[in-house]
Amino acid sequence: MKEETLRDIGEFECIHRIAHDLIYRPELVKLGTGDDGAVFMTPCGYDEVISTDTMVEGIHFTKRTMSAADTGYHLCAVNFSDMAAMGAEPVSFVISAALPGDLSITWIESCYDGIRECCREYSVNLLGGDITGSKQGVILTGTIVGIVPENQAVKRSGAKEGDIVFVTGTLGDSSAGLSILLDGKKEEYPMLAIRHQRPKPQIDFGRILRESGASSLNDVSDGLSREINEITSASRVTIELEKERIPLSDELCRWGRDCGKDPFCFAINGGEDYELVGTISKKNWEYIKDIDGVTGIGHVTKAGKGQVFLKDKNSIKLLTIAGYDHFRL
Ligand SMILES: Nc1ncnc2c1ncn2[C@@H]1O[C@H](COP(=O)(O)OP(=O)(O)O)[C@@H](O)[C@H]1O
Ligand SMILES: Cc1ncc(C[n+]2csc(CCOP(=O)(O)OP(=O)(O)O)c2C)c(N)n1
Ligand SMILES: [Mg+2]
Repeated sequence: MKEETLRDIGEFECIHRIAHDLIYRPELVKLGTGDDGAVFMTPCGYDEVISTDTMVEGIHFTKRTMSAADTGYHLCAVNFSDMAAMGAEPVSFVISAALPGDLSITWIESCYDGIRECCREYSVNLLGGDITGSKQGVILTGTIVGIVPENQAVKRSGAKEGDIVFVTGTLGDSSAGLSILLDGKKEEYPMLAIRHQRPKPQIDFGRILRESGASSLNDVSDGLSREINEITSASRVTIELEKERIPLSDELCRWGRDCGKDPFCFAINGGEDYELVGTISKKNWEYIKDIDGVTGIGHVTKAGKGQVFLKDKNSIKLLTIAGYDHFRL
């Protein structure tokens, strides 16, 4: 039997099918979906942080690399990750969806199940959105509002000479996961595939790092080389990284051996890990250096024009930006 599509049920029935069970932090909502706008509150003593990220079919995902539920979960995770990178907590979310008329109802319902799963996990309210048709596949845009104690958002521009450079988690897993999904080898490397499909926004680390006095933070969406260069340019400093200290997972090293590629290439230039990279003074480093999942990978050598150097055994080279660029593929 032919699968039911959005064209069969129309725009308003589609909204009805997806817009339910959206509130996971009721104390901050005065009015949810259903009106021209939603009304929400910000607790006293907090600043609001806002950010937006889009997922485009064929660019960020395909039906081969992600299920519908993965796509929905991923949209939330990448948006919430920007809040983590500001040391903020995500609170209110809206989604604009451009959808082809021949999309199956099951796909969009499962996508919203993934969205609900992530919103529930991070206690984020989905306060509304917009739906339009698309002639170019699925396009989903999320806009997230977060909260952070007044004047404490962690910027990219605060790195200082002498600071330690750190990352959370392991790097390179997501881009390796993408190549595994495209190669059809998901069963042999399940962790890498999941790291690509369902990245975890590092909200708890964002808060801990802010409370511990991190001087700069960024999330790794476009690859370490690009993100670290964003910190050095914004802070006008020079950073030296030690290649061997960049944390790699065992599964990534195994994939590197199997496919004959240096696993550090995935870690340095692959994107979409959604881990945090940042800097912290030597004194404050003492508070975080023993936390599981935090690794020192280098230091800020001096004030400068924004260069990054990569030290590998006895050689030291300028690290050029080779991460993801939407217009230079
Ligand atoms: N279309 C746009 N209009 C205005 N500002 C934009 C636009 N696209 C990106 N920016 C701004 O440029 C900066 C870098 O964007 P981006 O690389 O997408 O950040 P991130 O990696 O955190 O998602 C952000 O501060 C963002 O708000
Ligand atoms: C099918 C497919 N091909 C390629 C990629 C790789 N890819 C697409 S976008 C991207 C970078 C991250 O997305 P972006 O929109 O730049 O995130 P932002 O920096 O705005 O958070 C990468 C590595 C992918 N995820 N899926
Ligand atoms: Mg972006």
